[in-house]
Amino acid sequence: MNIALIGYGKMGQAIEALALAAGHSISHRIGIHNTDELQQISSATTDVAIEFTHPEAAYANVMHCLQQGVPVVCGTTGWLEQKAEVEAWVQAHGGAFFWASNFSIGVNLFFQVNQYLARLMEKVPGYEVQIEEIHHIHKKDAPSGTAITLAEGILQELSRKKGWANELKEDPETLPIISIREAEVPGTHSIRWQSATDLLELKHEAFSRQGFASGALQVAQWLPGRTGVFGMDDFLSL
Ligand SMILES: NC(=O)C1=CN([C@@H]2O[C@H](COP(=O)(O)OP(=O)(O)OC[C@H]3O[C@@H](n4cnc5c(N)ncnc54)[C@H](O)[C@@H]3O)[C@@H](O)[C@H]2O)C=CC1
Ligand SMILES: O=C(O)C1=N[C@H](C(=O)O)C[C@H](O)C1
Repeated sequence: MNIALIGYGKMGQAIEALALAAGHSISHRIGIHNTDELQQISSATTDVAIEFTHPEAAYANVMHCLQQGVPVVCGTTGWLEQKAEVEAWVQAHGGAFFWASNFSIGVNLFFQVNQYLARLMEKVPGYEVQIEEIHHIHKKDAPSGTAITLAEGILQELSRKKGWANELKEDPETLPIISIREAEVPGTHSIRWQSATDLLELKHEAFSRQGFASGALQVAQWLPGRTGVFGMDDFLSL
């Protein structure tokens, strides 16, 4: 396959290494210094685009590819409002758009366990819940996209919480997400359920970016030929 890498930073380069080792070609490598090259991406040059850039850049990058009939795998976090516009565009005009807050297979199993535990906790008052995410100091957005997905999973199941906030609040109806930025941590997420007598903790710790990159490449191999808006539950049939 010919793969366009939009965003050639930590993730773009990790995906490139895996893609070349798997026998794929890179049609374009686009970073902040050659954004003009985006205009050259078309279905003539590219079978699938993989977009890992910046919250402010993702919308335009993704829309260009979709308008050119190029399927897009996007992992950029922190642009949720505009993402909804992209999804509406695909529903109206066709194309293939895949987004995940986290492409690691382990994290997507963790999402399922998180939601299952929240469903049990709905029947057990007396446990307070909080999410903590720890990432490297270069990360642009907070809370992480993964932490937001975890919060959404809990909110779907737990009627005593009405929303989340990226701070510790006294309000018992708000689910706190604590964001910590530390050294070069690739991504650690914990959900803590605490009662007066005990603590129940779920934790996922990425050891490197390999899991994210491998998941994104697997999805890029799966997406061409499909039409619609997809996420990891579709890919993994969860
Ligand atoms: N969904 C997932 O599994 C994962 C998502 N991410 C997300 O992916 C994004 C990128 O992460 P990293 O690669 O670690 O960041 P990075 O900062 O290492 O790389 C971002 C790259 O995007 C480029 N860029 C910025 N604006 C651009 C534009 N307008 N057009 C083209 N390129 C542009 C920069 O030059 C840079 O090379 C972040 O939003 C991060 O949260 C990161 C890891 C996993
Ligand atoms: O910026 C990162 O590095 C990561 N971003 C994603 C997120 O916001 O959840 C996924 C992963 O945790 C790494």
